[in-house]
Amino acid sequence: MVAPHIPPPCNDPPDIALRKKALRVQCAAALRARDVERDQGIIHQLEPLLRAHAGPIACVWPLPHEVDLRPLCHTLAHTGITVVLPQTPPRGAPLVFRQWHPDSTMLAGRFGTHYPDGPIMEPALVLVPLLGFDRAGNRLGYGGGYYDRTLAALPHAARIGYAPSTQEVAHLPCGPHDQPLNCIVTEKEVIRFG
Ligand SMILES: Nc1nc2c(c(=O)[nH]1)N(C=O)[C@@H](CNc1ccc(C(=O)N[C@@H](CCC(=O)O)C(=O)O)cc1)CN2
Ligand SMILES: Nc1ncnc2c1ncn2[C@@H]1O[C@H](COP(=O)(O)OP(=O)(O)OP(=O)(O)O)[C@@H](O)[C@H]1O
Repeated sequence: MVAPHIPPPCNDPPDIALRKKALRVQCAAALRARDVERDQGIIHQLEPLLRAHAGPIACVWPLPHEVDLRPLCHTLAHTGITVVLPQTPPRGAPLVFRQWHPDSTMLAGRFGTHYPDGPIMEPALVLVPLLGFDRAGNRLGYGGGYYDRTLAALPHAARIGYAPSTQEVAHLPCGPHDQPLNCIVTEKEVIRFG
């Protein structure tokens, strides 16, 4: 007899996983179709929020089509703020953060990501790239669960999501491991939670 397939308890329930998958396709199309000229508005909204924080800030090195935070990395580093960037481990493990300087060597990592060759460092604030979001603060990523695992392992770190306003959807399904954000920043506004 063939044993019934029972999903491991750590995964999203199948209905939620399916709905997230469909929304990822929709959100990826919206991201590609956006006007990238407006992306710099996200950095303008982020800068004052980040200056109010002490400790290393985890930025994001962009994948193709994503919002490009590299100018923000440079601005932060030049104002004396420690910038760290994620290294993507095998699926199932949280992200590792490594210190970045404007002259850091960037190494090729998993899924087309890049990370600096600097020392490992824990961030006090994590910028979270959002493929999709809703007004309740639910987020959608590429489905690796990397940021959920990472934020669960850093309960005291501030977490700020960012995305173009085109990535807002009416309602995102919420899984058992989805981590709350302090706020979501778009080029238009800062949406605060809790
Ligand atoms: N710039 C950036 N870095 C990041 C993330 C991110 O979303 N953006 N991550 C956030 O967790 C982590 C990497 N996670 C990822 C997990 C899965 C895929 C992935 O499956 N990519 C597909 C293509 C996805 C698409 O373009 O629709 C692939 O490689 O086939 C990519 C990144 C850490 N670094
Ligand atoms: N802390 C965790 N422990 C165990 N499983 C987890 C954890 N966090 C997320 N997962 C699982 O990983 C899978 C992918 O998660 P999800 O769909 O939320 O990814 P995502 O948020 O879109 O991607 P990312 O976090 O990489 O941007 C889901 O099945 C989810 O339940």
